[in-house]
Amino acid sequence: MRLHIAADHAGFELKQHLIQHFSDQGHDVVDHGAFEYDAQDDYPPFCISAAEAVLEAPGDLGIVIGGSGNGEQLAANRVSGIRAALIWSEETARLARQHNDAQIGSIGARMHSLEEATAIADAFVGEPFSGDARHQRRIDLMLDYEAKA
Ligand SMILES: O=C(CO)[C@H](O)[C@H](O)COP(=O)(O)O
Repeated sequence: MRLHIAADHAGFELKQHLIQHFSDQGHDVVDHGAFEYDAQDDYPPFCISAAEAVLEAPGDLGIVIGGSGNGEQLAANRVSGIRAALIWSEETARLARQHNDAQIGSIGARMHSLEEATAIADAFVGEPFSGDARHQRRIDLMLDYEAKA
């Protein structure tokens, strides 16, 4: 699978770890920055770049990372058609895929150990959308709204 990953300074260490982790698993990992640690950098451009790339390639997934994951989720969700979910446990990561068909998971690197965050990312990437009609219906309602906007 192709994975798009982005982080600001707060998520930089986790991003570098996950790039290696997912590459070792055979995934094609695309790094959308930050490309070096800069304590003053800003997360929106990195997250929007990852979200645009995911939108262009249905089937790809993305992971955006910051300190809390909140702003990173918000930034990715600015891209129309993207469903980015804050994933803060293995269960919420699985549900984001099963129920919401979220193409992007957002992780707060300051909220978890490296091991916990890796398990959350693994749970997200490894889970398919259930395809259940009730979940698709709810997603379609959001897509309808976006199409009208
Ligand atoms: O989580 C984030 C946004 O939701 C950012 O990573 C966080 O706000 C960065 O904080 P600081 O500039 O104080 O290191």
